[in-house]
Amino acid sequence: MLERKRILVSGGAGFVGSHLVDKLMARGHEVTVVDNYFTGRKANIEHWVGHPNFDIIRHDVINPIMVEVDQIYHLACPASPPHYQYNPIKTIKTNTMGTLNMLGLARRVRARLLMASTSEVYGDPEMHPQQEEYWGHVNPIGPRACYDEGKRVSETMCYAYAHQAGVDVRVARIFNTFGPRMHPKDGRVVSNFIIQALKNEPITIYGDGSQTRSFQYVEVSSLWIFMFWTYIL
Ligand SMILES: O=c1ccn([C@@H]2O[C@H](COP(=O)(O)OP(=O)(O)O[C@H]3OC[C@@H](O)[C@H](O)[C@H]3O)[C@@H](O)[C@H]2O)c(=O)[nH]1
Repeated sequence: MLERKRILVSGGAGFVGSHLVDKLMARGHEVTVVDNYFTGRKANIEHWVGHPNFDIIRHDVINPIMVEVDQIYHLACPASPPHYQYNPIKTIKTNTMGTLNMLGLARRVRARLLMASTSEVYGDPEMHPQQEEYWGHVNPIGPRACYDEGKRVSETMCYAYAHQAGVDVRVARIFNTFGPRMHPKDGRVVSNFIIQALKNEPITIYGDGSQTRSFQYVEVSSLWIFMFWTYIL
């Protein structure tokens, strides 16, 4: 087994976060989930409740938090367009104050931090597929700005903390995700299409249908969870 680490996962009750929690728990780490349950669900992580290596704190990252950890995975933020557009000011706060709080914590406790960024930092891109070197084509006052500009400044903050304060950071630009535990009302295209097909309803294609996306399947086998609990008990 790898060296055991104390790991904070913000947004750990969310769709992507909870799969990450499963992986970290299965590797034997001590995991603390911080989530305000805006889009995250307790059901996504309830299989770990009672495990000695597992903790949940109901907390909104726009407020500071103090915990002793070795690593931080900062995933807290609604990712689906209808969810992050529901309260754009809150989305901006999450991506500015929330990321600053996580980076401040990382600096204080000398933890490595990974920030979940997004393909939306490329905005409405003029090149396909997008290379990491591409700087994007973003409308700063468009309906997506709260999220895409929010994530862009989150990335900026990560690298400012890295260069100025020596914080060890990683940024992952995650594209359009789908998989088990996705909320049926997530509102993104894959779950919308699947649910419409299951209900025998018309498929809603926005615009002229010529848009393209890169999709990413997210899952940790539930076998891992079963095997680990069996080993512990
Ligand atoms: O029912 C639908 C839903 C969506 N769409 C279209 O399908 C495309 C994908 O839309 P989605 O709602 O799934 O989400 P987007 O790809 O725009 O953004 C999402 O995925 C990328 C992530 O980085 C972002 O966090 C997330 O916002 C868009 O062009 C949208 O207009 C439909 O045609 N019908």
